[in-house]
Amino acid sequence: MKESKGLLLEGSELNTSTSILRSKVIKLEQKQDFLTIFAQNDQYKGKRFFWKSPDGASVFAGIGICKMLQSNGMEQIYEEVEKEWQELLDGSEINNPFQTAGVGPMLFGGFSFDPKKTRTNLWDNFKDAHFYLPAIMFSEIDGEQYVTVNQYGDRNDLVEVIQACFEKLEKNEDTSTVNTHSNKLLDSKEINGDQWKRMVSEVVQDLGQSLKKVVLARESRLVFEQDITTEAVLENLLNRQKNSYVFALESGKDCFIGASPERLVKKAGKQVFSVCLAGSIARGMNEEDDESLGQELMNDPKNRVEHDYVVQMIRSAMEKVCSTFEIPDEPRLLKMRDIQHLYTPVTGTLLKSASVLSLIELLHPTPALGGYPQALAIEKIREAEMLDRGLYGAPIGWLDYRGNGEFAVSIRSALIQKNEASLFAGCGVVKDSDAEMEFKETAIKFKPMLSALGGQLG
Ligand SMILES: C=C(O[C@H]1C=CC=C(C(=O)O)[C@@H]1O)C(=O)O
Ligand SMILES: [Mg+2]
Repeated sequence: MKESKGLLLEGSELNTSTSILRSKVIKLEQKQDFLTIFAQNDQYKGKRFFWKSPDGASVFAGIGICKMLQSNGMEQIYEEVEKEWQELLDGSEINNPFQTAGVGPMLFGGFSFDPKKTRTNLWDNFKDAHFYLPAIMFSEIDGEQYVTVNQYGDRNDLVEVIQACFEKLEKNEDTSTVNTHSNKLLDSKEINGDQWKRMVSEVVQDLGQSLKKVVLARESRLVFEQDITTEAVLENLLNRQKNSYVFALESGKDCFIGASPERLVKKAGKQVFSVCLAGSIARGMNEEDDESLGQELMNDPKNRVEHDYVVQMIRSAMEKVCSTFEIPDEPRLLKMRDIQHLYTPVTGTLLKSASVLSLIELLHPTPALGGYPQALAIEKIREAEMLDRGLYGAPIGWLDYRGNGEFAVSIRSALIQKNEASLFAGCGVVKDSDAEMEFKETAIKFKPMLSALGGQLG
């Protein structure tokens, strides 16, 4: 209780004649498990998010919504979020004694892959720019834990929320509040499977001097016996997909969730980090087999070409905004639980200050999700792909009030809708692509979510 009292806004802090943002931060003395906190607050279902970076250096759990920043189909989607966020921060009163990035008021959310693509009702619960400032946010940064409370205008209903939240923590009941009972898979459908293969073959024919690579994605729809709980899936993802971004963004009755190995961009002060990730092969049955598959991938011209387009594009983006940057000449292998990839890390120092959102605009979609060159590839996807990608394959992540932030590319993801889920997976189609092989590659990419949802053992 001591801690929760420190978070309450009192007296003059609450005497608000104008609508402004007030935020307060405390440090948690006793270490808490954020997934448990997330699960304990299921009365806020639809208004929660969760995030963990691959190295575990940042973990966030957001409970409740203080302010939404959401919009559909705008030309200037990144600028609009930037502007609204600045307006919200202007005149705000932020009581935060800590200098750490990711502590204090912060937006969490994501963008649609392509706001210009015709929408279906699959993504009705998500906007093209879908962000919010949480009412209460738990952040763990490099092992230290903090709580930020955000209050807008004279809304005082947070008092109860904070109290309830801390009471549950203090009761310290059973910490394994995540209910991981198995949920039976009743049905699984590959959407437009054969048409998808035909489309891949047709797009291969279109590749040539101008259009060199197009990433094509597909959907698989699953039906389970019972409603799927976000926390149970998160727990599986956290246990199984170790070096991934694990994310969940709830909205209404839906939840967009995943475990992505791919960083789009991280900004810490003037430092920027990105990743080129493209080119894939299965994991082996044993160590020897795995090693030989890895070597096969490293030496495969089709996959190297597929990877190289990503390197070329990110390199030219870095040239525009960085004073110095480093991109190794050769990719290396990144081994995930179900798949291995060609991977090239990117680090740079910004020439002058640039916002996280402007860096997203510069990069998204890289040829790992769009194609090469970018504009032609997006056009081709818009025209040929029989899928509403929604938030799949797009930037998802956070930006704080000091301009730091980190966004993953939301692959290996699913949209949960009560007892059903849509899984998404894509692959880089280049001139040497074979439709059947690409279909198999996307099937491997469904695996992490399929297994986390309980659609398959292991
Ligand atoms: C588009 C996806 O993966 C991308 C990232 C890594 C490897 C890829 C590939 O080898 O095709 C894709 O470009 C996905 O997982 O849905
Ligand atoms: Mg591929």
